[in-house]
Amino acid sequence: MVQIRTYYKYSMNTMTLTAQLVLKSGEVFYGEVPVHQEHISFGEVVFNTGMVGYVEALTDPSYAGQILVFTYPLIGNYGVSSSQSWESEKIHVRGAVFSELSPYYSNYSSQFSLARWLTDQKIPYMTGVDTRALTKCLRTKGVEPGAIAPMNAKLDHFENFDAINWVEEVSIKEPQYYGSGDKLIIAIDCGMKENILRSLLRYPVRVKRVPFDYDFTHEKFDGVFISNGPGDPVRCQKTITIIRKAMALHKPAFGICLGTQLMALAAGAKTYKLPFGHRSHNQPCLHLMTNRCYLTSQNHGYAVDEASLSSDWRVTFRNLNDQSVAGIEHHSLPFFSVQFHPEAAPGPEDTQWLFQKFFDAICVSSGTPEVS
Ligand SMILES: NC(=O)CC[C@H](N)C(=O)O
Repeated sequence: MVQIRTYYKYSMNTMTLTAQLVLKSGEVFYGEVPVHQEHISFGEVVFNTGMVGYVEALTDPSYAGQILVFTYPLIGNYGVSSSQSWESEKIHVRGAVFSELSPYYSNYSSQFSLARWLTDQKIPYMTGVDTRALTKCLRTKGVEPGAIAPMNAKLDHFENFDAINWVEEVSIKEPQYYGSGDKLIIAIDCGMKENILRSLLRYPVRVKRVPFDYDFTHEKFDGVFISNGPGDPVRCQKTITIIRKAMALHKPAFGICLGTQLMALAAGAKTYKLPFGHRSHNQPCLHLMTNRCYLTSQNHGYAVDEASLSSDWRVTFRNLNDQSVAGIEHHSLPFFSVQFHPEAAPGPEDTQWLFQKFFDAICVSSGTPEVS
C-alpha cells in the first residue's frame, strides 16, 4: 500500500483588515488583523528576539498584561502542539505582533496553526508589521504601553501596567501537591512555568505549590522555591513578607526570575526597571565563580540593583550584554537565585544543574546524604 505523507499543513489565510499598533509615545505601526478582531487591546509592548519557542513564550504567565512582539521574521511554521507542552493552561499575553505569521505549519506533534490557536483563545494579534522598526523604537525609547486597534480608533488613555498586581491574577488559587519523595519543597507560585515543576519533580521530592499570599512558615518543609511571574516585583509585598519570614528559618531557598527580585527585596535590596528588558534564549551570563559563560533563556523587565545588596550577599552571575545582575547568593546561608530560566522551555538547558544544587542544599540542610 502506498503511504501518502503530508509534509505541510496549510491553515487558510483569514480575511484581514488594516489595523494600527499605537505606542503611548505617539508612534504608530501598521499591519493587519483578522476581520473579526474589532476591539482595542491594550498592553505593555515588549519584544522577544527568540527564533523559536513561541508556544512556551505565549503560555508563560510572566507575559501577563503584555503585547508581545516577535522579532524573528517568520513565526508559526511548526504549529502548536497539545497542551502538555505548554507552560500553563492558556495564553497570557494581551496581544501578539508578527512580521509574517506562517500559514504553513509542519511538525510531528503539531495539532493546529498558531493563527487558529490565537483565535480560539481570543488573543488579538497583528501581522505584516515592520517589527524591526518597532523593535528599534522600543530599544531607543524603552518598553511602553500601547494598543492593537482598528484604524479609526482614537487612543488617548493608556493604563499604567506597572501599577497592577499581575501576580494576583496568575497565581494558583489553592495549594496543590505533586510528587511523592521524602523532601518537601514549598513552591511559591507567582505565575510558575510548568517546566519548573517538571524540573523540580525529577528529584525525589514532594512539591506543595502555594498561592502568592499563602503563609507556610508555620508548616514543616525542607526548602522554598520562588517562581517567575509577571509585573513589577515591588507590587508583591505580601509575598516579600512571607519570603522574609521563611528566610529567617534558614531553610534552602531558590528563586527564578521574579523569584530573584523577590528574594533580593526580602533581603532589603532594591529592584529597578530595565529600559527594554531581556527577552530571548541566548542571553550570555558569566558565572563569576568559575568564569564560565552560559547561554540563558530570559524574560524579564526588572533587575536587582547591585549597589543595594547588603554585604551578606554576592552576585553570582552577570548578564554580559549590559552587566546587570543575573544571579545572587547569600554568603553563609543556603539562599540563591537566578534572573534567567534554568528550566529553559524554551531555550538552552545549560544551567539545569541549578536544580541539582537546590536539591543538594536541601539534603545537606535536612541532614540526609546527597543523592546525585
Ligand atoms: N519571568 C519573570 O519572572 C519576569 C519577572 C518580572 N515580572 C520582570 O519582568 O522582570
